[in-house]
Amino acid sequence: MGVKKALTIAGSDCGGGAGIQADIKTFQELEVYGMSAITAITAQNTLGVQGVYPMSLEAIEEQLNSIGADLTPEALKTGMLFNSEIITLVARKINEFGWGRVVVDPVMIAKGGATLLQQEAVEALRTHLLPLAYVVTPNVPEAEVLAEMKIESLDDYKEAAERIRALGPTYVVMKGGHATYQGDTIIDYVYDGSEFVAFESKRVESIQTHGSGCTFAAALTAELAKGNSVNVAMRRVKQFIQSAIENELNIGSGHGPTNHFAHRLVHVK
Ligand SMILES: Nc1ncnc2c1ncn2[C@@H]1O[C@H](COP(=O)(O)OP(=O)(O)O)[C@@H](O)[C@H]1O
Ligand SMILES: Cc1ncc(COP(=O)(O)OP(=O)(O)O)c(N)n1
Repeated sequence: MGVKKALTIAGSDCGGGAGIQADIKTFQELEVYGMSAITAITAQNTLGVQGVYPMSLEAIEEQLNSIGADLTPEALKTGMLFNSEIITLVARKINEFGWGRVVVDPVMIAKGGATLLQQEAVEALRTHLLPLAYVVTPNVPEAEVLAEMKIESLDDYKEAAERIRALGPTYVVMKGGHATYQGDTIIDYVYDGSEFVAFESKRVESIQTHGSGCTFAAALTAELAKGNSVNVAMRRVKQFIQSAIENELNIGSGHGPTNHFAHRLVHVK
């Protein structure tokens, strides 16, 4: 069997912690061949986002055409898509090439508060992209926007998952990083329309979590590219992200990036 290929359609983080850079590092660490189509360039570091420059639709389409003509991915993820025109284009190209195993990370706002998805684009995400998603991976604030409700308890969380799944994805992975009512554990839930499977881990007290959402979704995409089921993939994803947050790199003077090669230390132990 040949090496599996994964594609990320996302924004560039020049600081290397999130976006395309986090995705490609994660694909490589999980031994999947990584490819990218860049939707926007951001000027960004551990202190925040200093600039956002969306790519032209032509440039995005051309990247996807090059990949589609020669390098079919076994799985792909979307990250920062920024506006409704980019979302509509990406959805059209995914359909055109018949790409499956699509992981939609509904990136909206960076941890520092910068807008990575214009508000007018939320509807395009709900109506054009979510129906194509095999898995969608919202954090709590993103789930609130997609489900159009507040989430303050586990019951809300489950109701939101139900509403998001009704928009089309086969699986909803509800990330628990922002669910403060969970205390010192983090529980991510996988919902397939009939049951919720919980993936629990210890919350690490750290501000070095820049790019955790991108890294999480990229690890899931890599494991799906290998042909794993979502629940099998999630076990590996949780180990990967836990070690990436526990083993701090201490880079920059703000919210530092996660450590994409930390899983190697864990495997040697
Ligand atoms: N402090 C933490 N300790 C342990 N795991 C974490 C921590 N923060 C995030 N994670 C893991 O990373 C995943 C993605 O992080 P999260 O902050 O929820 O995403 P996002 O970056 O999209 O806001 C979480 O679902 C959880 O599994
Ligand atoms: C280019 C780009 N894409 C996505 C993000 C958001 O990444 P995320 O993993 O949610 O982490 P934080 O930035 O919120 O720490 C980004 N910042 N840049």
